[in-house]
Amino acid sequence: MNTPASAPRKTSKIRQKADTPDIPGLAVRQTAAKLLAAIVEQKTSLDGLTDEQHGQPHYRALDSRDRGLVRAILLTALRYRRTIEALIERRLERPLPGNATTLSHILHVGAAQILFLDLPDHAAVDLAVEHAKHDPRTRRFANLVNAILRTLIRIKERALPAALAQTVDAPDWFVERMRQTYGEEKTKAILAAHRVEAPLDFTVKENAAEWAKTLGGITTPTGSVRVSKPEGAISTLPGYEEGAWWIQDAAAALPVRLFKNISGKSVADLCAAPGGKTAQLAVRGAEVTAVEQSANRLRRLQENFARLRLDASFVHSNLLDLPDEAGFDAVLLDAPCSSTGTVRRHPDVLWAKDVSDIEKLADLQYKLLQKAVSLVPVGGTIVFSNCSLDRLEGEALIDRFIATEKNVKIDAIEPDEIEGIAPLLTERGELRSTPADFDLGFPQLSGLDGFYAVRLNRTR
Ligand SMILES: C[S@@+](CC[C@H](N)C(=O)[O-])C[C@H]1O[C@@H](n2cnc3c(N)ncnc32)[C@H](O)[C@@H]1O
Repeated sequence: MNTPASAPRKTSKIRQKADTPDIPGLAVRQTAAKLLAAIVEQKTSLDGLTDEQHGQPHYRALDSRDRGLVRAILLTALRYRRTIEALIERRLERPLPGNATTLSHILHVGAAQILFLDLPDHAAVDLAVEHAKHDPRTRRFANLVNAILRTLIRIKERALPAALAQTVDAPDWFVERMRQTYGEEKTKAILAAHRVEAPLDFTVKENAAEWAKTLGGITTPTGSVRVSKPEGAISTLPGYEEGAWWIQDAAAALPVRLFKNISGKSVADLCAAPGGKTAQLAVRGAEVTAVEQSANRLRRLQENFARLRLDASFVHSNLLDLPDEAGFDAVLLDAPCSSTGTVRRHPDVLWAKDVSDIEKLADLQYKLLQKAVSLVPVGGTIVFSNCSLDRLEGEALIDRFIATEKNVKIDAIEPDEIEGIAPLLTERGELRSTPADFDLGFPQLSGLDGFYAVRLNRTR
């Protein structure tokens, strides 16, 4: 696995604790453990914690290489959390006490490096031991940390493949819900896909085949450009400056394509930022109104539109506050959701959310959809979508909505409407994708975000 360079070179600009020594590389491991605690204990999102402007202060104090290393450690520790846990637990004579969470995070950060990352094993152990010694909550366990991590180095070649085969890297609540919805086989395939980092998909304004060549990738069955691991920063890739493309998972590119002819029509994107779908609407010739309640995210959307040289009207508002008589020809509601479809890129999602979050989000989506319907005339189209794998935020939500509101009907997606979409359609013509879809031969080039989308027509 490629990771940022290991050699710890530079100390953090702010020290972790007054008594923390200047040991190269220690601040990175301490920050990784701190962020892991914030994700699994306080249910904070990894993206929020590692935001360049608003992220966790110790993280922001690191230089960019060290930040990259913290993210690599965390993505790995979360992607393989249960496998790491199983291998650590087997080395313990008795389970760690429930309040030994700091010790557990130090062990997970160390084990993630030893088991999965291309970093020197001895540095991972030494830094974990120093970390334990310099935290009063874990000082007395420094020898235990040393013993467990050294054992992992010794046994990993034999024990890791077995542990990966026996372990499911997801919390029980999620596995149970996936089994109920998708059955045993598909759930296995989804969980296997979650262990592979997602490829990078691009939506291009035109000439997908040409751009696939230029970017060194392929085109997906639905016409996105896909690259398994682009070289260098996104902003240095050909076409970035001129605004020829934007990053968007191939599944996320489908909801907008469900609108039939929108050229010259007024279309509102009601949950717009960062704007991948807004951009598609603009490229298809709609007069787009982009509604977004977060000022920061709206700013990002506007920056993206400037780079892409596209036009829209931007409205900073909670969509629930829009006047009902706004009168759009059509609306897209790409609603806030649990994001369980994006685990390949965001393995923190499963550890920072649970069923109660899904239930709350489904209720919010219901309210947002009520409002979305009120914004189009009778006969108008509403596309509802989100990146959740959970039925409660998809098929079941629409069942409940149609049965209760009685003002919309499903306008079924036809299998030949969009090239490559047929395998992703439900019996009643909704879009349902999962990371197990689009097996393109190589795991690094396969998969889709989990997405749900339905096209609705207002009937009264
Ligand atoms: C799933 S993201 C949308 C992604 C976007 N459609 C895209 O394709 O790039 C949901 C967005 O909706 C915004 N949002 C959530 N609730 C909202 C509301 N009540 N009114 C307006 N925007 C909202 C969030 O801030 C977030 O930016």
